[in-house]
Amino acid sequence: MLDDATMIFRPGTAVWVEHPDLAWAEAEVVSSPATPSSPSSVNIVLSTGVKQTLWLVGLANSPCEQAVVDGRKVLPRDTEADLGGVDDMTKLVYLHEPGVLCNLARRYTLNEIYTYTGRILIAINPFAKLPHMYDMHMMEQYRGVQFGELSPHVFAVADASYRAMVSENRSQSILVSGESGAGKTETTKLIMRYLTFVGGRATGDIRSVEQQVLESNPLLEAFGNARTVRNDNSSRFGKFVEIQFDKSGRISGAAVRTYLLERSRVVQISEAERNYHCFYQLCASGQDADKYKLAHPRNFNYLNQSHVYELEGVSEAEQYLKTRRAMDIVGICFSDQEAIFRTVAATLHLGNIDFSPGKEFDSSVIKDEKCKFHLQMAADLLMVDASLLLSTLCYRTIKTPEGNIIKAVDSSAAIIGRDTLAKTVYARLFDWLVDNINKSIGQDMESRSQIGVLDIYGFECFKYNSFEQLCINFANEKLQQHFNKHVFKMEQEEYKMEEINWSYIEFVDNQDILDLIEKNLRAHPRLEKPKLSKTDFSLSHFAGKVTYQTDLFLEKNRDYVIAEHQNLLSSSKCSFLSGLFASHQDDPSKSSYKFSSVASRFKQQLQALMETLSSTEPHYIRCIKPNSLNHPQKFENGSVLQQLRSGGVLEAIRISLAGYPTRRTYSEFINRFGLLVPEHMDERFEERSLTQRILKQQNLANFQLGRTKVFLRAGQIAVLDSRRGEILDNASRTVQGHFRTFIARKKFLSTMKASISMQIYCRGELRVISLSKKEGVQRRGIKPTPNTKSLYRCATTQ
Ligand SMILES: Nc1ncnc2c1ncn2[C@@H]1O[C@H](COP(=O)(O)OP(=O)(O)OP(=O)(O)O)[C@@H](O)[C@H]1O
Repeated sequence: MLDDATMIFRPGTAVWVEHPDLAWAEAEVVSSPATPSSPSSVNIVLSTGVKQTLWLVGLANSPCEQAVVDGRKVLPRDTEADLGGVDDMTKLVYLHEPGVLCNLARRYTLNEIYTYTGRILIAINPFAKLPHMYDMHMMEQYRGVQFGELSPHVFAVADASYRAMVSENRSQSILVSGESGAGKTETTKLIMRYLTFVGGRATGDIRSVEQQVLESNPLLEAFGNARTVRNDNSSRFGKFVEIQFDKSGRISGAAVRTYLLERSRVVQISEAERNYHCFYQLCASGQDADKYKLAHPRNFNYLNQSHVYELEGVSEAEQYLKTRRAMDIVGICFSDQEAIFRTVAATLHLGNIDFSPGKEFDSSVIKDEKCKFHLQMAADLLMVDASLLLSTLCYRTIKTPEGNIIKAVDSSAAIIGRDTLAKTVYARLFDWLVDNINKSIGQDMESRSQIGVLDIYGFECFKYNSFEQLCINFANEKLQQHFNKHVFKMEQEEYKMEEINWSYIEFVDNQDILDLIEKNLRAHPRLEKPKLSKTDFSLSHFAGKVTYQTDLFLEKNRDYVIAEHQNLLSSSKCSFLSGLFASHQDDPSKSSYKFSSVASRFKQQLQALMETLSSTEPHYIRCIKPNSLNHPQKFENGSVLQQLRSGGVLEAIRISLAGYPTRRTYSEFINRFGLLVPEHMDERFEERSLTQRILKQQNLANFQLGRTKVFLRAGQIAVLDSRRGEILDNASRTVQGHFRTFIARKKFLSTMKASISMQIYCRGELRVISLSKKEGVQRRGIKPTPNTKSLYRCATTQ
């Protein structure tokens, strides 16, 4: 008897073959297994008919069209799959990597950017405006409709969470993840728009809670978003927005929590990137820019390190007005708004204060007149004493048991101090904005349930991975664990509903890597130390291996405020600014530095987030960036696959594969596989028992029969399909045989009929000619025609 693998690789079977460029390519099996000595190898031919490099068996990889490939890199392909794709991956006949990828690509071509994988929504960035997808009409359409009834959509997820919250009185969370530029922020905004649509009071008041919730977005974007090489409007912080609802399901409050703002961007930007949007907006603000002695961004060190000042299709002056309007709506008073922009302007002037070496060893002085102007401007705007600002930058106080020692610092240390001051001020400003948004919108202490929307950076793996990547990837591991637990639970729920045995499903847990990071373990199978580097280390994360460079770890982990900086800023005559630093006065630390660690703060924040999330019912949205050029209608298989892996979609599929990935209602199953038992199809069959009979007859075990569906283990559907293919092949051969016989017979009969008619005619004609000759007379009216003449010639020469 043939084994399962042989069945799948039957000659002529449609397959996917793993491919170095396309990830997976369509192919057909030519023969298999190639030799008894290598049963895992399969001879395939690519369906495209184009030569491609494949993973060959026993040969160097080279471009070819037909090849013997490793059987492990070949998977069955459904030739009957709908060209438009399916809206839920669980409907795929083959739930495997190439099946998922091909389905997404097919849908993306048709601008169907949303697809479900069970309850997970996959959203592929269209990189094109699709206004009809998000208008009022669309929101009306999704309102109150059962999840899964309409096409997949972000509104469907938002609606499902809202309805679950109202009906079950249970808090919900929507976790939006994906790599930079994948569309997380846009998706989050759409969710918030939908929730304010269903949960708003429709008062038309521009300062209503829901308007404030919505306007918090442009405000946070102005101060926390920047252009990066991957996204013109990249959020440089993580965000969890909690929208609170009252008993009647109306929005009654909201709270925003933010995570890990990228501080270094304030003072350092890479080529082709920009600083935070608010700097450029203020420079383009006209009167306000003049008031703060600002000019074109190229004049400021913190902005001119890259030469990108403008964003395509964006007017900074208009954006400035929008930010101001958002501040009004969110409830930031005019004087605070003035103080905020004064601080932003001061930061730019601060960045232009340069130093040169002083007369004394290891000392520094302000460089030139221009720098003096900027020093004065920065001091005026910060409302601090200019000489105190200068001495803060050029000197450091060292506390010793014998008393304070004031020490000059060299010019490079003064520049580092200046940048640290700018970063500290900006970070505090950002935190203030978040606090103020929260205060202004207000928390509803009476709120019974909330919907939290998490917009957080996805898994990162670059050429150079530093401390930020470790924090981000740690957060992703935490979220992945939460995700795995949830997907596992959902699987169990479906099995329970169908009353089938689920006890053996394996739970994929990543606790080991969390332990490795959290407990700082020295030896672990997931930890590697490259031989050539003393400072690097690699971690095998759930989404792949990442090598971290630790050179700047310590520095980046220090969450310090230099005491002198604090003294300076708390002495500001601007109550807004001194207020930002008020709680940090009187640092009892003996050193001039107050150390606290970014990692420990982040860990605490993450812990709080995980606690919140575990008290809610989660909904997942995985955003995918289809190509690195941000172009519409371009789908790069390799990169999408990588994101599906990092986003845990493939992990969810793996969990599903560990159980029963293929589920079919009994009637669907009989429709497809009834032909395997034609002898039973005539009777009045009972679907469930016929399904069981088919599976048993095909020697398949370990399947489960649920209440309404049959549950098959991974690979069983391929075996059934292969047998079905065989029967259909035989049947088609028989049909072809009969048809060919029929055609041949029909042809033969008609030829025979024609030749008989011809013979009759010829004989008649010949008879006429011979009679005419015999009689020696040509009867009138019976003249040999050209036809009869030639027939006669023909007949007489034969
Ligand atoms: N649903 C959508 N429809 C149209 N365009 C979209 C959609 N989602 C994203 N985009 C486009 O992609 C760009 C990047 O999206 P977004 O800023 O949401 O990415 P992100 O995942 O939040 O990135 P980052 O992590 O860098 O903040 C948007 O500015 C927008 O042009």
